[in-house]
Amino acid sequence: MRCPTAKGVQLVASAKRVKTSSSFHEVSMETTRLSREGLCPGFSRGRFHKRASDDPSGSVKETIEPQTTTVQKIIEGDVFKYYSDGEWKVSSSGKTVSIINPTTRKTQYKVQACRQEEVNKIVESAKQAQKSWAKTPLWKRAELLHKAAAILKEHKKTIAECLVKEIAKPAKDAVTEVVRSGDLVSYCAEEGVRVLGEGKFLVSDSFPGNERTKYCLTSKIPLGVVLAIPPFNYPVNLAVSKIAPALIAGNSLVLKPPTQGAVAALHMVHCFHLVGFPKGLISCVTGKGSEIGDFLTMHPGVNCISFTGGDTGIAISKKAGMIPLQMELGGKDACIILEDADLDLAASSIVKGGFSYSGQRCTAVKVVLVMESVADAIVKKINALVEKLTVGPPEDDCDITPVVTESSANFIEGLVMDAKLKGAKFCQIYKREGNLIWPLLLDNVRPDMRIAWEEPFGPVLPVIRINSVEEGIYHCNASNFGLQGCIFTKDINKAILISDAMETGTVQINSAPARGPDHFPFQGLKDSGIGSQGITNSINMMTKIKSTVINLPTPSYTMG
Ligand SMILES: NC(=O)C1=CN([C@@H]2O[C@H](COP(=O)(O)OP(=O)(O)OC[C@H]3O[C@@H](n4cnc5c(N)ncnc54)[C@H](OP(=O)(O)O)[C@@H]3O)[C@@H](O)[C@H]2O)C=CC1
Ligand SMILES: O=C(O)[C@H](O)COP(=O)(O)O
Repeated sequence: MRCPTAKGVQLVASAKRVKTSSSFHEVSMETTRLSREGLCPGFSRGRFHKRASDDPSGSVKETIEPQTTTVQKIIEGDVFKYYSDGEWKVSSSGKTVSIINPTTRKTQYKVQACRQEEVNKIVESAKQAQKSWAKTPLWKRAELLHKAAAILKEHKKTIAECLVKEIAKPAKDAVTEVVRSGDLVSYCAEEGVRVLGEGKFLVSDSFPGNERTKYCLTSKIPLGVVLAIPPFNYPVNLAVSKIAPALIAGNSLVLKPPTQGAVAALHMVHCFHLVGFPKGLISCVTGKGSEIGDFLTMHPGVNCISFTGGDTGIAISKKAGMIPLQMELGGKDACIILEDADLDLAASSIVKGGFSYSGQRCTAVKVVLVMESVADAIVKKINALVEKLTVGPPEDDCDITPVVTESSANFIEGLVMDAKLKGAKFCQIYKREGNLIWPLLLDNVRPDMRIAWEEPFGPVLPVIRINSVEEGIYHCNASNFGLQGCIFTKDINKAILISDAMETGTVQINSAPARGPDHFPFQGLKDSGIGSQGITNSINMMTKIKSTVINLPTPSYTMG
């Protein structure tokens, strides 16, 4: 079945209903790839919607809505719909936002530019849905998330194709992002039943002056409506890393995807839609962050914000009200190389860490601080590996692909030109075609150059030669960022001391910075963020402690 506006892929999903011993109905989606010729994202499918009822007992009353022949379209004409109250909708604004393909620099997709009234409706529905969702048994929430994970993985190719077109992510990495996201959702469901299944029990007589007359029981309760704002570089993975913890903890979730990556995110949301979560529990509002961002982040109905991105996060932190914030912002991750380092390992880690996805990762190696005595050797090794990097379109799975926007490419070029003017040594010829920038290592960078401090978010890596470890630590700590850092040395004692001295959320010893595995804590100091991510930390962050105190008329243990 072809979509009239076809430029892509269409999937057909058929649903089977299976009665299980637990009396819940399983929905098994079998997706069949029909056409790879167009980009039509409509999923023709049958499904059974299971809605949480408002039953005060809190159990999900399963309202089975067979829709065996329903064609659920997420596109109208050539514009993708937004998702509100369990339905795909066209904005009454009549306005759209174009998503520019970084490779072709032409409009690839269009999404709705949602209005403030539509945001109000979404937040109101999220508030209502959250009430019954919080009463849904934890094991049931986990079960639905496991289904979402499976459906997400089934749709990996469709979503990955959008990532290739919208953010020029190399084809293989795009698939990996979706699979990793499915794994994250499953792990979160598993972790949630453990973390949220436990509380504390305290007795009063451990505090001076108290008898054993009070028993305190604590549990974790949801916050309410969580607003998730991910960045362009992981529009799916950094969305589900917020969605899954929010949902397992009993919250509802409003997603504002990045403009570049919005369509991949809408497809991902559609996978959650297919699971049949209660109406309004998840929604997705599209539009430019600069236009609807403030309205969303300052909305009185929002009870928590989980944001990943750049300096915008600092502005949001200042404007948001008294609600919990999780902010993962920029980084200038330093790589300190000592004289005794395994230089082959260091060089390959630097190239992978600095140039994968063209350096557009907050955890990319963004400055190399190398001891002068081994600097020539490591630069030579890095250059040899840089030479092998393939440069070109993401469809060809090249290592270096066009950066996300023309303004980003211009910004990177500005840093390069500043370094040139101030005398940095160019290890390669600087080359740019459109948004495509060839990988570049800049040696002999000095602290007066912008590239020594600023985050290029592109395939340009500065090397600063240092004469002492202290000099390296000083440079690292003088940065306004404090996300991650790494040290290469064979001396583990020294590595630990340096790690303790580095003012960053994480230090990697003998490997490049990285967020994953996704259950590890992930946090930034200073301008790099507030709070900590990672599956367990995110679940905890999206809950609040509730205490119930049992007051006894007499101290316990007085009988008998
Ligand atoms: N620490 C981390 O984990 C990560 C940090 N980053 C950092 O993010 C930057 C690049 O990512 P990028 O996506 O461009 O970052 P931005 O901060 O520009 O955007 C991030 C998200 O915020 C939205 N947004 C923009 N303006 C507002 C606003 N006023 N209110 C609310 N939301 C808004 C964007 O939407 P829209 O696209 O519509 O503008 C997008 O969804 C780099 O500096 C990088 O270091 C990136 C990834 C991970
Ligand atoms: O936003 C980012 O860039 C990521 O959080 C980094 O994730 P990664 O280390 O898995 O690439």
